[in-house]
Amino acid sequence: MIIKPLWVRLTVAVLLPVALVTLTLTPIFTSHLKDRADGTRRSAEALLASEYDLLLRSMNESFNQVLATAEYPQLKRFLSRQDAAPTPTWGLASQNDWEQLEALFDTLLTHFGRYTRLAVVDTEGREWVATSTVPQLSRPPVADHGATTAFRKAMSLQARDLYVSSLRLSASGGEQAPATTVIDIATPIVGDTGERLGVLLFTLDWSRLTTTLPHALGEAPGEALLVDAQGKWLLSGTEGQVERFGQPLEERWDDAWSALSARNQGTVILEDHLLAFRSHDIRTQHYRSQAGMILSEAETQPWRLGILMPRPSLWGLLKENPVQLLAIALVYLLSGAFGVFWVLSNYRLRGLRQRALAFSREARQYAGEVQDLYEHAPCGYHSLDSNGRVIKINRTELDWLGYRADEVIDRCHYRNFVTPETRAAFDAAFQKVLGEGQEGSAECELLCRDGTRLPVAIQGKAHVTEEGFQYSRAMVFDLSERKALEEKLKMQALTDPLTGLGNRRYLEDQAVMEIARAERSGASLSLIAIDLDHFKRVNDTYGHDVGDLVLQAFAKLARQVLRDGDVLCRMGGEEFAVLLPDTNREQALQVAERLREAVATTPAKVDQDVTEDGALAYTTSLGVTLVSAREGSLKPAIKRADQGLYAAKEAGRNRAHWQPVSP
Ligand SMILES: Nc1nc2c(ncn2[C@@H]2O[C@H](COP(=O)(O)OP(=O)(O)OP(=O)(O)O)[C@@H](O)[C@H]2O)c(=O)[nH]1
Repeated sequence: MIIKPLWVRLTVAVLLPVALVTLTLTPIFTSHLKDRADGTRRSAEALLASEYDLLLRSMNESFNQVLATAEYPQLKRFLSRQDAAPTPTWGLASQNDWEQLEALFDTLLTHFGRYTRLAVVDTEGREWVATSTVPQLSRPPVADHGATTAFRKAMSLQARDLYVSSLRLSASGGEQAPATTVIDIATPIVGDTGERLGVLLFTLDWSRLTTTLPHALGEAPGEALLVDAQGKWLLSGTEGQVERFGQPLEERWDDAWSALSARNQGTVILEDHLLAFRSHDIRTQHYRSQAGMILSEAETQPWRLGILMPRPSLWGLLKENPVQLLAIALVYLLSGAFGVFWVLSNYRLRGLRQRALAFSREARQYAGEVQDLYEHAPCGYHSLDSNGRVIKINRTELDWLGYRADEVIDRCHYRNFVTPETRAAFDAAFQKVLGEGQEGSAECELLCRDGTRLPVAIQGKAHVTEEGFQYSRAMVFDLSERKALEEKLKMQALTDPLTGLGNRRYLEDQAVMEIARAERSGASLSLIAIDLDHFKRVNDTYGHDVGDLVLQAFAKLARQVLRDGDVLCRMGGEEFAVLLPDTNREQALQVAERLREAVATTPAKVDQDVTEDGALAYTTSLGVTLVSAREGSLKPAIKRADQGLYAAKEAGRNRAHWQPVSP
């Protein structure tokens, strides 16, 4: 497993919960946002419908008011009188009609409040009755309409037809608003017989009309936009919009204009707004009015009405509810904090686990080493229960004994491995271990599977707890090397290095046993003292080395002549002795004679440069005696044998002499 750095894990631990929270919250907020968007769309479309209806109704009302006024009989009569006269007259009847018409127009102007001017124009373009919200206008005839577009267009229309001008800026009646937007509505006044009497002209205060629309009243959220076919801004009357009047929408909001100009109606989503729109052509869509035909400038129609609503955003949603925003921030914070906490605690736990693993590894290694040391120690280890049964034993000791662990553990009593000769020492030591001293040691011999015996030293110690004796532990040391060394040293101490024969001490040791045996059996025990004749001469003549060869040759020869049970040893120098068990006087003398003769007839082998034939003849003198069991030691017999030897020397050498035991 690749262990990543802590900072990487921390980053993942923060990002992962944050991503999970985001994944969880996203569908919720998306759904919420979609609901809100649908709501906004419905609101925009509802507002659009409301604006559209109100605008249409207001326009149609105005159209109907113009048409209804044009049908007013008194108006027709007044104009008929003016037309009938060759020159305009201002008689009493006309004056009366005029005043009534003025009163009527005043009433219309103030009652409806949406017009800035009402005027009656005769066929010559002369204005006869006029009422205006602009007080400085002069009384009739005040103006010549002959050249105005509205007059000319209306004069060309049939009864109940209308001319609607494009929107324009006009002087306002109010002091605070120096300019306002107006629209002229004109219709021909036709007499009862169908003759054309004049034109009725109403100037509609457009800005006043638009201020009654819902968006201007602040009844609904959103912004309304109204442009003509050229994309010129038509709304005015609210703050900041007079300046905008006539400006191209494209300059300010090109994507809105693109959407409006592409279709007659619909809903589009702009960058951060939603736009619901529809178009209206007053020339063709005036079915709710009494007008026959409506004439208007082609370039101004149709109007395009739109409602702009801010498009709901996620941030906007969150901002609406600070508690919700706080809760979400808290969820993110907690999830991130949880991730960090999880990583840090995991990191710490991993560290602890690694340390524990390292400890465990070390402990296992240490235990293995201890076990290895136990099993293969240079000494034996075993543990016994209170009955002396083996409950644990190491490989070294098993190898010594030649058994497998399963053959021994819980099956054998250790004392059965101890030789009967040394078992008592083992038992005594084990009892000490079981006793108050809790320690015991013994030198024993173990009986191995192959029958060999292994000398060992056992040092045992009790393992005692509060509950008392549990088991004994013992170290077992192999003493075979030490014993062999001791034996070797002992042998060296008893052996003559030149001839390999036993020395005087060896003879004395052997004599103790042989005397005891002879005493027990009653058999005779003889001793022969042997001395090489004129040995000094050999040394002096041929050298010390040749003398040694002669001594070794004698030892070899004597071994051949003597029985296995005879004890031949070198007493020192050129003196030897033989202890002859079960040998009486005659037999001893025969052995001495045989020995003497063998030496006399068997020269020692030496180098060719010593003697011509490589042989050196020599002789021996022997003193023979019996070893008396009564004497308790060999010393008296040695003394007697030496006396016999001296006698043989005295007698001429190369002979054996019997030396009897003194009575
Ligand atoms: N080469 C050799 N000579 C030894 C050894 N031990 C003793 N000798 C010699 O043996 C000789 C013994 O001489 P003596 O005691 O005078 O006796 P001998 O010459 O044998 O004369 P007799 O015993 O009277 O026949 C001495 O010269 C010793 O030096 C030995 O281990 N090696």
